[in-house]
Amino acid sequence: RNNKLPPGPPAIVFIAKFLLPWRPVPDIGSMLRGLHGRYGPIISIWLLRTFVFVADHDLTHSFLIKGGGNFDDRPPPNAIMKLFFPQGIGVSPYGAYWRLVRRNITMQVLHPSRIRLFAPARQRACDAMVASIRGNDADAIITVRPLLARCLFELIVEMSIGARLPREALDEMQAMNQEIFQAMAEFPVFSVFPALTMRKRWARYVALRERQSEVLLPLIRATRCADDDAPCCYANSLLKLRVADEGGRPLTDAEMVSLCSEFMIVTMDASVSMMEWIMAELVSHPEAQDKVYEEVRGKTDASEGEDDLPYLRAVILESLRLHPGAHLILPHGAQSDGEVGGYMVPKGAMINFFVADPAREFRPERFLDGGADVDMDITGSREIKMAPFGAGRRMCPGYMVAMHHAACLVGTLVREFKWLPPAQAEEATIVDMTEEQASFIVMKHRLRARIIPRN
Ligand code: HEM
Repeated sequence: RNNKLPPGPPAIVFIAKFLLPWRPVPDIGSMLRGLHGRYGPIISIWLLRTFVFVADHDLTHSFLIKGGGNFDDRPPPNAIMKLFFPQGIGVSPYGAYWRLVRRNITMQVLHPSRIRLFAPARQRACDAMVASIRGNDADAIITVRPLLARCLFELIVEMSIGARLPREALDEMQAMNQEIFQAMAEFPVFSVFPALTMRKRWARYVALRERQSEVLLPLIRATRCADDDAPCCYANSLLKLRVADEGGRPLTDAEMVSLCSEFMIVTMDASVSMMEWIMAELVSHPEAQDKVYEEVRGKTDASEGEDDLPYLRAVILESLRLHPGAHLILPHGAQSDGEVGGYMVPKGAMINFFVADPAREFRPERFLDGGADVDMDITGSREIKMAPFGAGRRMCPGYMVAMHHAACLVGTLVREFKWLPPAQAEEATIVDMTEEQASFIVMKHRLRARIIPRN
């Protein structure tokens, strides 16, 4: 039996170098690149439990695909995730509850046949986005992110509760979700007993959580569908779900609020960040934007997605390759001792996979006929070449809908407007692609672009 743990720095050195409380939150990307450069593609650090970091696609494949489910647990969530999404899919340990709620979202909301049902909602949200941009002067300078966020939020709300909300209700809910998202982003990584050590702030978060339930529960309960058996939106599928292992009980209010807000908040920001990066690449690469325009110019239906738009699909993949939502996918947990890459990974270890690609050249053609990655499989089942959505049983169940929405929204923006760098001044004509580590890797400086309406 091989008992050799992956190499790594002694805990004391790691703490002294990176985790001293008065140091700012570490830039995880450069910190890990440094450690991997020194110790190799798999490292371990013992900090009250074993933390394993993996920075190699083949090893990631060995864990997530060949590991046969042994590494598909989740470590316990931190305090803020536990407060806002205690029974969310993403934080649930591997087991019956996770299987139930994961199968439900996959079959009832994110399956291609269900995505198709929301075509009218997509069209409406895209039309509203275009109308709001047309309200600006020609040649205006637009901040792109809020437009994408509003459009996607309208769509996600309709997918969640099966209804359209009046503008004021949407505003209020979007502001509340933003506050929750902000709370997650600013929450110290290494906080202990936050209810005692940061009392005022924690009380604010608890009040926010209560407000979240007050707003969401009546909306969930009010969902009505034409067909009594088939759910018509995510909230309705949750109302109809029964937990077979627990005597067929319905979901509790807390479970429904957790699941619905996970759908509305965490997934929303990942998608908006992805689309902002795609637009930034298209502003920086006018020739790629022209090719996207050639593909989408004749299409008046915004709702169809990327199926017959190979170049736009390649642009989305290339942007995801260069700007995955995070340096690390969500942490996985080992359910029992296992051996990977010649090392022992003990039960309970927290395993982190580094998926950011340091390459910087934007070349969507790699995903088209004749390109090196034309056969790339984003699910990573055969081989992992990039893993912005993770891989294996815990892979993001929303990857198809995320790509579909990106194609609809970005396709619409390029079909209706030409997007140029914001200013005429020499030094300001280049888009600033500096990254910032928030909950996701976002653009440090919001993308601002000059628009010219197309005929
Ligand atoms: C660009 C947008 C998105 C990115 C980059 C992204 C990325 C990811 C990643 C890396 C994971 C962890 C995978 C793993 O642990 O192996 C994940 C999990 C998850 N994602 Fe996404 N995601 C996105 C959008 C969405 C959307 C739109 C939805 C749903 C509508 C969604 C729902 C989820 C859920 C429920 C999980 C937890 C899965 C589990 O633990 O079983 N995501 N996502």
